[in-house]
Amino acid sequence: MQAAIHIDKVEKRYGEVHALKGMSLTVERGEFFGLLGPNGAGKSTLINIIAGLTRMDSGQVSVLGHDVVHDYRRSRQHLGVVPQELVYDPFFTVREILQIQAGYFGRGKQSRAWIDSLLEGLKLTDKAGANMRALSGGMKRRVLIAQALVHKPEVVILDEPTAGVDVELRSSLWEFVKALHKDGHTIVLTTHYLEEAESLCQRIAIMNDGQLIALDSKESLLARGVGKTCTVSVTLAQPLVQIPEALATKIRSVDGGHIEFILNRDTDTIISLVDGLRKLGAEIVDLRTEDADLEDVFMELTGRQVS
Ligand SMILES: Nc1ncnc2c1ncn2[C@@H]1O[C@H](COP(=O)(O)OP(=O)(O)OP(=O)(O)O)[C@@H](O)[C@H]1O
Repeated sequence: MQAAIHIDKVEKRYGEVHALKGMSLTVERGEFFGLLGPNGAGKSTLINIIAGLTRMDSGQVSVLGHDVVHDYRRSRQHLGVVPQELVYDPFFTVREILQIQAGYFGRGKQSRAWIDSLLEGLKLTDKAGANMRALSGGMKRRVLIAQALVHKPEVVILDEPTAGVDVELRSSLWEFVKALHKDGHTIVLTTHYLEEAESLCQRIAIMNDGQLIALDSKESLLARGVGKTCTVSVTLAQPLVQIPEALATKIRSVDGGHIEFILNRDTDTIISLVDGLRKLGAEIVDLRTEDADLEDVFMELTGRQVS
């Protein structure tokens, strides 16, 4: 079976900036795939190369077996990309924009019913006649999603689709995307919201500095973090006056009497932490432990916060 997206040894430089350093990756058909990485990791460059918007210096990329350079039209026919930036033509209505886009892909009148169902699925029906410039940011984002899907592509890439979208809208967008996935579409998602990737994606690739630094199932990635660290939040009756070196090295954050410790599961125990605090005369009023989430795994792998 053809892979949904096959990326092989892709190199890209912008002058001095080496944006992609021999990037290789395969997304299988039907996957819900997460592509994560800090700002500047190269995610958008990679997506633009897959969409045929940016030229790679060397390497090879195909969508459902169609080379994105030599067989651009067919690869593009199978691909829908929701861009990160809100780029739109302010003079058209929502329905006009979707009809024009359908026309680009050789789908004229027969796309009317599909456009109606996209509008309905994205809760845009009552905005169909509205001018793009009159819509809120969240609504514009929904139109971009509809625009990317108007030619019924099998593979859908969403680049930060929920950036700047409020929580309520975000969850209805996810319901829509989940339904697409259930219908058999391959979904590739880039996001800064790790909890979204954690709850939606089956496999996750983590990029840093133009390279792939991890590619695994969500469970295995989480297990890597869980195996090494856990977070312990302690609330003390009084803030500590002085913290000895041995404890200070384990601290993630201090906010008055509330301290977060990161413990290494191989060498630290919660009991020894509690003992250490008691020896300092601290009265513990609350203690919570948390397993590592993707954010911890990400920090461990890249040494950086996500945004
Ligand atoms: N058109 C361009 N000209 C010059 N440099 C660029 C261009 N586009 C991207 N870059 C640089 O290439 C690197 C990768 O950028 P890219 O936008 O692909 O990263 P990203 O992972 O998508 O980041 P973000 O999460 O901020 O979108 C960065 O150092 C960026 O500054």
